[in-house]
Amino acid sequence: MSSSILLVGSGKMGQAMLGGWVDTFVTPSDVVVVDPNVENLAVAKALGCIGHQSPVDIDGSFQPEVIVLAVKPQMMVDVLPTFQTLAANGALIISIAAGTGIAQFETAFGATASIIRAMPNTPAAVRHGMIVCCQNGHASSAQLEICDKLMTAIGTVAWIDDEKLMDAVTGLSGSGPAYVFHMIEAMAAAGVRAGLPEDLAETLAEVTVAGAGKLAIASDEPASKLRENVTSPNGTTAAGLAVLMAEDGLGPLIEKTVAAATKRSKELG
Ligand SMILES: NC(=O)C1=CN([C@@H]2O[C@H](COP(=O)(O)OP(=O)(O)OC[C@H]3O[C@@H](n4cnc5c(N)ncnc54)[C@H](O)[C@@H]3O)[C@@H](O)[C@H]2O)C=CC1
Ligand SMILES: O=C(O)[C@@H]1CCC=N1
Repeated sequence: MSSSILLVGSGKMGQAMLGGWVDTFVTPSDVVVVDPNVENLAVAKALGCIGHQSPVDIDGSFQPEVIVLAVKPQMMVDVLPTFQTLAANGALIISIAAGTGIAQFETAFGATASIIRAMPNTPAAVRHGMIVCCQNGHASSAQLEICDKLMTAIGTVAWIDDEKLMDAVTGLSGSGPAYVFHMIEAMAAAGVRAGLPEDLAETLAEVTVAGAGKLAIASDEPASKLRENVTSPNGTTAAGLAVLMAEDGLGPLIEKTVAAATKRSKELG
């Protein structure tokens, strides 16, 4: 890829995206990474990217085509002004920050700046992320294509028109891996309580969740049908599901979980 990328923030999500990009079509030396955290910056440098602790250290001739903002939402107010000059050549701005609305970036970079708000998730680190993107209408078709290519390198991409949906996206797929990891933790702990050795219980929980996810994606059947396929009449699964699908079971709990995360995303905005 000939595009030059400026990645602002090389933390958990920044590193996850960077790994996918350089594994696929992005030349590491085309990426400049800014992060004051020396350890996180070292991860980017180890991949072959150019790293700086501050934007003032960036070579004056560097003109990024894409600026990816991967810092905490609470930091945006302080961080954005320091990148205004680097964005002045019409760079595409992509923010992955939860809650932070496109309007905040238009305020910082100009009302006609090309802004994309994207919500990835950490499975991007193994190129199985879910990334939902939403744009402000000023990005050119070439810029939309660059964003789509960058995000496709780290997972499955969906575009939405209504920015208001980004909070629910964040509550479902952005935060979702944590819910699934907790499910793995809970299943493994339950296996141990049922008498399994810890290592075996962890493997069973991880492989079962990963396998069910793969089957759900590969199959044309809805998840409800795949669930029924596991469930023999009066068998073990029916006994387990009677607990999980009870009135106060997983459904209402997940509904409350996603609603709480969605609400928090709105608050961060
Ligand atoms: N962790 C996740 O699963 C997801 C996170 N996000 C979003 O990604 C963003 C980053 O989150 P994480 O990677 O989890 O956080 P993190 O704390 O791991 O990474 C943030 C990085 O920003 C760096 N940073 C702080 N001030 C900076 C500055 N002035 N200039 C450049 N870098 C600076 C920090 O040193 C750190 O390395 C957040 O806005 C979050 O909402 C979005 C989707 C998923
Ligand atoms: O917890 C957070 O706020 C971020 C956004 C989505 C996942 N992690």
